[in-house]
Amino acid sequence: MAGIREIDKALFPIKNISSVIQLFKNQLEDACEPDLALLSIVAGAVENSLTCRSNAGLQVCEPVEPTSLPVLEFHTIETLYSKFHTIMKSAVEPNKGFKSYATRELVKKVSDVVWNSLTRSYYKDRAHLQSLYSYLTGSKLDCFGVAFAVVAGCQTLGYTDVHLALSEDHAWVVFGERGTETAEVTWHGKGNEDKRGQEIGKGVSARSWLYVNNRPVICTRHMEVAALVSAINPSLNATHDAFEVALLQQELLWLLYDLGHLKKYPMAIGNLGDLEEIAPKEGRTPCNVLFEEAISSARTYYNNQHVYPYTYQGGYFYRNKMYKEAFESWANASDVIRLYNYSRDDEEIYKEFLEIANELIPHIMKVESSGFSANTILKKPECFANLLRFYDGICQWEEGSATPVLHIGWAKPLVNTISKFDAEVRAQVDIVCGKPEDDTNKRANGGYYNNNNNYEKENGTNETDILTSLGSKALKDDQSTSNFHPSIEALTA
Ligand SMILES: CC1(C)CN=C(N2CCN(c3ncnc4sc(C(F)(F)C(F)(F)F)cc34)CC2)S1
Repeated sequence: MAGIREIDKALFPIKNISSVIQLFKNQLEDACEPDLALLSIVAGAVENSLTCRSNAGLQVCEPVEPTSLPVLEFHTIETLYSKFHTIMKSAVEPNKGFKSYATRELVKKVSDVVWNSLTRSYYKDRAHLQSLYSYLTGSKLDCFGVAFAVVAGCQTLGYTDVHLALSEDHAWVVFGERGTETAEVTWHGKGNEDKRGQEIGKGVSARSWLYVNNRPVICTRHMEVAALVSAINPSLNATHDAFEVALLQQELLWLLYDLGHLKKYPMAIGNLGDLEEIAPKEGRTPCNVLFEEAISSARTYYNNQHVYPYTYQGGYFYRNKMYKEAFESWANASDVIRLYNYSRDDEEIYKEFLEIANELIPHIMKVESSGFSANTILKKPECFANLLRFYDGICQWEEGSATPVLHIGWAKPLVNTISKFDAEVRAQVDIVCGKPEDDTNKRANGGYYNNNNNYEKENGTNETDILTSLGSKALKDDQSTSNFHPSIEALTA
C-alpha cells in the first residue's frame, strides 16, 4: 500500500461524522482500491471514543452537536497505520510489484502473525473487538476481526487476490489466480479446535448451515468495506446505543448502498433495514422494502440458501404486530434450513429458530387468543398453513442429521400453538402432494397447501418420523398423502 494519501490526510483532525463519511467516500470512489487498514482503524477509533467506558461518561453529559465526535488527530491514526505495516512486513515477504498470487502458506503465515500477536486469553464475545483499532491498541480481536485483519494484512503486503468470504456465522478467505482457493484463517464457536490453513469444509460440515451450502458472500474490496461498516457496533451497554455511532453506521451503509456495493450482501442490507426501522431517513427506501431487497439478493445470488434475510423480515413484522406476515417470513426461513443437516457448528441458527418457536410464536398466540380482535389470525387458514410449514422445516432439518434438533421442550409450545386453531380453520388447509399446478399458495376453494415441491435433501434421505422424539404417538403410517413430514401432517388430522 502506498500509505495515507494527502487528500485523506487533509480531512484530519476529524471532528464530526461528515468528515468520516468524506474519508470513506474518497476511499470508495477514487482510491485505486479502498485501504482496509486505514478505514478499519478510523472506524474503530470513532467507535471506541464513543462507546468504551473511559470517555463514554464524558460524552453523555456534555450537550454536543448530534454529529460531532471526540477529535481524532492524524498522528493517532498514522501511528497505528504504520504499526500495522511494520507487524506485517517484518513477518511476511511483501509481494514486490504486485506480481504474484497468494499461496496457502502465505495466507497461513499472515493468519499466524495476527493469531500469535493476540492477548493470551480474553472474553472473545465482547463488543468492540472487530476492528484493527482494537487489534493495534488492545491486541484483541473477535473471530470476524481476525479474518478481516488477515485480508487487510494481505492487502498491505500487496497480495490483492486475497478476499473475505462470509457465511451467516463464519468468515474465511479466498485467494489464487481464479480466486477459487479457500482457507480457514480464524476460529469458530466455543471449544472447537481452529482449522486455520485448511480448505473450507469438504466433508459433513459442507452440509451444515455454517458453510451455507457453498454459497458464501465472496467480497470485493468495496464489499470488505461494507463488512467492516456492518461490524461497527454502536452498543454502549446492554440497553443503550451511542446514537452518533449508529448514525455514522447508517450513513456509511447508505453511501455503500448508493454505490451499489450492498447488492450481493443480504446481511448488510438487513443491517441497514434495522437501523432505518429505528431512525427512518427522509426520502430513503423504507425498512420493509430493504428487508425485501435483502431476500431477493439472497434468492438471486445465493440460490436462496441464506436464512437471515427471512428472520430480519420476520423480526420486523413481529415488532410491528404484523403476525400473519411474520408467520410467512418464518415459514420461508424454515424452507431454507430444511435442506441442511444440523451440525454442532450450527448453534447460532438453532437458537434463532428456538426463540421463534418457543418465545415469539407462543407470545403471539397468547396475545391473539386473549384479545377480542375479530381479525384474529386464529381464524386464518393461511396462518395455520405457514405455521405447519415452519415446524415441518425444522423437523426435516433434523432428518438425516447426526445431531438431534428437537427435544420435548419444543413439543409443548408446538402442540399448544397448533391447538389454538379451531377444527374448521384447520380443515380449510389442504395438504396436497408435490408441486401445485399454479404457484400461488391459495387454492380456488379457499384451501391452502404447503407449496414446497422438494422435501428430499440432496443426499436423498427419506422422511423418518420425528414426533417420537417429541413423545407423541399420533403418527400416520408412511403412506402420507402430503410432502409434509408425517409427524406434522398428523397434527392436521
Ligand atoms: C436477523 C438477525 C438475527 C439480526 N441480525 C443478524 N445479524 C447481524 C449482522 N451479522 C452480519 N452482518 C453483516 N456481515 C456479517 S458477516 C458475519 C459472520 F459471517 F458471521 C462473521 F463474519 F463471522 F461474523 C455476520 C454478519 C450477522 C447476522 S441476523
